[in-house]
Amino acid sequence: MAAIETTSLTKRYGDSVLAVDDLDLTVEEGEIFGFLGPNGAGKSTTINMLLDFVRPTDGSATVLGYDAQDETGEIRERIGVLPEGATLYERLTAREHVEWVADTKGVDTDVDALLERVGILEDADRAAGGFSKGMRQRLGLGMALVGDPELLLLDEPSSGLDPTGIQDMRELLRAEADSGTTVFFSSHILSEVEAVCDRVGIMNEGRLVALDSIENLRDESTGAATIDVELAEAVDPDALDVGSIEGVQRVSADGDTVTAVCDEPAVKVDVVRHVDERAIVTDILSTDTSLEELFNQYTGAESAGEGSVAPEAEQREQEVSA
Ligand SMILES: Nc1ncnc2c1ncn2[C@@H]1O[C@H](COP(=O)(O)OP(=O)(O)OP(=O)(O)O)[C@@H](O)[C@H]1O
Repeated sequence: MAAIETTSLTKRYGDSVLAVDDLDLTVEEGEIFGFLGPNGAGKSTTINMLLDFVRPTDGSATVLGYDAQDETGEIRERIGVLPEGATLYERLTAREHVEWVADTKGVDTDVDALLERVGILEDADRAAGGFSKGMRQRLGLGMALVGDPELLLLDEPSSGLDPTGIQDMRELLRAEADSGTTVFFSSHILSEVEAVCDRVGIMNEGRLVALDSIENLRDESTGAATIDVELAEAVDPDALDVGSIEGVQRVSADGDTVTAVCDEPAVKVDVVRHVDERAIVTDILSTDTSLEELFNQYTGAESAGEGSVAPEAEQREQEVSA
């Protein structure tokens, strides 16, 4: 049984906004699935339809085998949810929030252990009204974990978290998956998705434009690769004639560093050999298609940063000694 299955799932807002367009998506049990896309791509609308917060215009969805519209009670008992911008009760303490969810779900829970897991045990008895954004997010996650759910549905779980918080979140999601929980989460933070996900789906303008592991998506992408070759001294790049190498798209030079953009990673080796025969190479920096570029290829964003690509999206860089 699939953890999540959508069939031609569609949501229109009025006549002009097609928020989710004919979405067919299957998330298998036990997967960590990253749901990516720029602002307005339709991620939250999809999650909201899975939770029956929003009714589809067309199509259907099942969650853990139950119909997302007709069997919401069965679904709620079995899943943990962190909605976008989780709403908290300002006067209730962290502990009271967790107890409230446990009561609603009709389960016993070790509140202290749970708050410890999400890193806010020290603040267990403080009212949530005074919580920082990161603390709110941690509490929201704690609430989602109540009752050891079979499926976690998390909308932007890292939102508001500092780097330590993001790291904690990754470890927690991995631990959950290791214990058999399916994790489905949306994110703008591509490096975060890469670090934890088995597969990703990339949404753009309501449509699923890619669905695969990041590794496979990388292989399928244009594979452009860049290499920086550092030389012992500045050399006229025309004299090196790097542009004549088959598969080199562009060459530029900055002081003692020559940069070549290649059609595919294998061409970088030819560049190094070629330059090494004509000058003294002191260092090499190789860059594969970054996740950010990959994302942009699928969503049509023109430059890094556009379409809410997170600034911390990592470049995959590899130092290779000369
Ligand atoms: N209640 C609503 N009424 C009208 N339009 C809506 C409503 N909710 C969402 N939309 C529109 O639907 C589209 C998809 O929005 P959605 O919030 O699902 O995207 P998203 O991928 O979650 O974006 P973000 O990353 O910014 O949260 C957008 O064009 C948005 O303006």
